[in-house]
Amino acid sequence: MSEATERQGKETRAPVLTASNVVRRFGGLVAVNDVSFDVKAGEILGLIGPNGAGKTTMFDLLAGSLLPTSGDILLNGARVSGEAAHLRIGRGLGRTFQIPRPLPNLTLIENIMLAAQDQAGERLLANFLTPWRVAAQEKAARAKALDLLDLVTLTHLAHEPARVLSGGQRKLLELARVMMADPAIILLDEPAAGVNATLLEVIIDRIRDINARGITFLLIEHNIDMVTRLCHRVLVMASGQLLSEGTAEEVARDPRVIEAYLGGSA
Ligand SMILES: Nc1ncnc2c1ncn2[C@@H]1O[C@H](COP(=O)(O)OP(=O)(O)OP(=O)(O)O)[C@@H](O)[C@H]1O
Repeated sequence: MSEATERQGKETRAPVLTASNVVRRFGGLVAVNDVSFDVKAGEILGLIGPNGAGKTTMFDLLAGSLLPTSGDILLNGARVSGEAAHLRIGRGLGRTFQIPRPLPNLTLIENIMLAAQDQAGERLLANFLTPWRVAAQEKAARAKALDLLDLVTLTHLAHEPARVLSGGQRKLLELARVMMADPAIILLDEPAAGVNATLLEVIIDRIRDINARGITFLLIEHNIDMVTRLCHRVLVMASGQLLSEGTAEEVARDPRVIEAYLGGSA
């Protein structure tokens, strides 16, 4: 399939996540100013912009760690604007952080298993009434965690404490942790930040692989090379507003984008 045909196919798909006229104020500052966009099923969408453009605030609004001053967020067609972050995870939204903080003394496997949703073992009564089910679920969760560690190329460290990981390996562990909850869409916050060149190639490769399994991505990234290589489409924010939208090549040619980066309009 040609790149253009593939892109066209993605454009006709239903949105997984929608921001509709979203505004977020912090006192007198409008950090996100009337922003609307769709993230379509199966795409890798990039969100770029100069420092202070409002990208992280937009992520916080989409994930539910901040609530919008006005406007709507829709997840798989359901209005979730006022819903807490953990409920959005249950609806298929995963999020990684710019600086992942795994529990340092737990092993990689244990860190990933903590992310398993709805484990019967967490319900006290179930432990007494159906211990065999709890044991079976735990076994399944462990097997799934091992599969995910394999997916992110960290199998050899499965039983090591997370504190031994480099910054790039922490990003890979974070990806596996998010995958444990079977997300439909993953918001990635600066996956390339602080990662060495070799591990960056692994991360790019793993994101492509996970996307090929049908999982949608929205990523904030300052590394334009990574954005150009990975993203089917790119949104550019500056001063809280959506400035431009298109392929990485198209937005790079947009005079408003050039001005925002060079002129430091944010
Ligand atoms: N909790 C807050 N209280 C007050 N102002 C905030 C808060 N969070 C963000 N801001 C302000 O909102 C604006 C947008 O910040 P935001 O962190 O969303 O930008 P960004 O595009 O993610 O920047 P960067 O690329 O540097 O991470 C900035 O002016 C910032 O100072």
